[in-house]
Amino acid sequence: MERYGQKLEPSGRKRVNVPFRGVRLLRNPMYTKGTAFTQEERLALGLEGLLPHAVTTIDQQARRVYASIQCKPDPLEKYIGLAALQDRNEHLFYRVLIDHIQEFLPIVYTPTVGRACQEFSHIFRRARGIWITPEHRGHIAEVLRNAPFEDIRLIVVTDNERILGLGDQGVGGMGIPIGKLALYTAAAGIPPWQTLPVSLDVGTDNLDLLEDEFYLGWRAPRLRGPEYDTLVDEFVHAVKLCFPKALLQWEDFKKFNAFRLLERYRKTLTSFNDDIQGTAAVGVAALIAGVRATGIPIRQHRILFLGSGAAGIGIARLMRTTLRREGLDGEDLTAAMANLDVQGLLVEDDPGLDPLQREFAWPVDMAEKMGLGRGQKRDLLSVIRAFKPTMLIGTSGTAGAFTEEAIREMACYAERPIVLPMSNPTSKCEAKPKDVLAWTDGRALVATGSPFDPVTHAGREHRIGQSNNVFVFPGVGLGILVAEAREVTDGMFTAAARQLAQEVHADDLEAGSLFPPAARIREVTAQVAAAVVREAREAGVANRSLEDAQIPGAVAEAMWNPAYLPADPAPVSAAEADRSMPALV
Ligand SMILES: NC(=O)C1=CN([C@@H]2O[C@H](COP(=O)(O)OP(=O)(O)OC[C@H]3O[C@@H](n4cnc5c(N)ncnc54)[C@H](OP(=O)(O)O)[C@@H]3O)[C@@H](O)[C@H]2O)C=CC1
Ligand SMILES: CC(=O)C(=O)O
Ligand SMILES: [Mg+2]
Repeated sequence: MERYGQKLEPSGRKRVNVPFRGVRLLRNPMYTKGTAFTQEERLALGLEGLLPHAVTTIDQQARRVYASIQCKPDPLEKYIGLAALQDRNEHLFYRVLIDHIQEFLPIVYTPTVGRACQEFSHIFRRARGIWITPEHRGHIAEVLRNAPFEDIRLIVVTDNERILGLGDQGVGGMGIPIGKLALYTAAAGIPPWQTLPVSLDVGTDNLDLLEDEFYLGWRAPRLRGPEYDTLVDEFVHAVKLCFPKALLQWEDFKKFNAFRLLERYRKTLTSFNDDIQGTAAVGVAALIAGVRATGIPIRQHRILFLGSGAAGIGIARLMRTTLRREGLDGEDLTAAMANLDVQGLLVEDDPGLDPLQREFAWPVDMAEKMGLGRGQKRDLLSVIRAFKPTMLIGTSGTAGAFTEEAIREMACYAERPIVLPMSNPTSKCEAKPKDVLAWTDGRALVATGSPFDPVTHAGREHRIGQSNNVFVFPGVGLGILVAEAREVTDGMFTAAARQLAQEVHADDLEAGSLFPPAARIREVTAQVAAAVVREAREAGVANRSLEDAQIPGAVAEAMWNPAYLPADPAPVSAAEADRSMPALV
């Protein structure tokens, strides 16, 4: 493992020590500048004759690369183009991504990343991150030490079983940790050499993948039970050993493993589950911003959930905390939220409820009073008719689950219905924004998990906010690293939600959006991070105690900006030189 050679001069200027020469340097994605190496650097670093004569700036390179990616007609081709750029030159990749974040978010993230995961074994070019398979049991720490850099601060790990709403994607799930970490760097400025995507490739139950001749993963049914647990346990201990300063984000695990692993390790490893906790903050932020848009105080909202999995239960829990803080409790608190899953409204008389569903099930008498007793219909439409929600949240992974009848019914009671079809990718979205706006005469406030173009209804343009944890996890992660927090608390997600809601400006609300535009993500993330640093201090989990006035500076200083630094030759060891060659197909 290597340490990236960035150094600070006494003047405060940064330079970089380059431990490679010649072709090896040009092919090292973290150190190369391509045609931006100056003539002096070319001489000092053994690059003479290896580059065309002209010396360009990163801005010129970025414009050239942007033009070549922009003209690709298919989003997956753009994804492949950007991934190839990332593999060639990380500074340039992040320059282009940051400069065009609104345009490329749907490429490196949902929806296109979903397609890239599905096509992973067919479009594979070059490996990135670490794959852990059952054959690594007993020496997972050794495998982690093969990571390209040693000072890892941020790990995103998946076991690939619930990739967006696309289910088990086996080895292809790696696209998600790679995409999330690219956003950690683009939005939060976490240096790329401090990030590590990990796939726990424990097999797949996706028969199409198992039968695909090109499938690149561990070709076996999923490891389950004690064998799975033992592997995860060894992985967690190896992370603590190899990367003691790292924050770990659990991503896209299936419901029960998601909750189990979060609870099992949250006190022993600085970690959180993005689908449960990050998503929760997004839902609560929409509620808080929604108060300004609807004029209805928090405690008077009635919130309806369709889908009670990792995301739905996660949001419901943080909502309950939020409503409790507003003074609601007992029956009033229970009656403020209603949760549906595949079987319909969750009610305590259902013997098939799992413990997570039971946590939000209505008491039988409450359901009966609402005309939703045993034997009566408990589907979405019936529940909307009885419950009269002001806010509807979809995390069912089911396209079209918000039907016209259901949305029209909601619009009979709510002047400004808040409708969040949060399921990803776009093909799994519960309703299309243009339909929701048409069915509500343009009154709905719609925010979707995947991005949608603005909708014009009755001559008025509505901006569709993106209700996605991308507005939360980068800021939470950055805040935790800046505060050197020992533990990730639920309070941090409440703090993130409140801050995110504050970042929604009057003109966003005026345009019909409950979220800021993605173009502002870096500035929003810095504010969310600052709120998390404050919360870490208040909760007593920060190893680095910062006064309020110091926090914005500390956050800004921690955010890496992809600019080339002057390069100095550093001694090259033969072993390091060998390692600098990127893994080829
Ligand atoms: N916008 C964002 O930031 C985020 C969005 N998501 C999206 O949310 C979706 C769900 O994720 P997650 O909660 O982790 O997945 P889970 O599988 O844990 O939960 C989905 C739940 O919805 C239930 N369900 C399926 N179909 C219906 C239906 N027609 N009506 C009601 N309930 C239904 C499922 O039941 P069963 O298991 O029995 O099928 C399951 O309980 C995904 O599409 C994901 O991409 C997730 C995290 C963040
Ligand atoms: C956004 C996200 O984390 C998901 O859809 O799983
Ligand atoms: Mg996810």
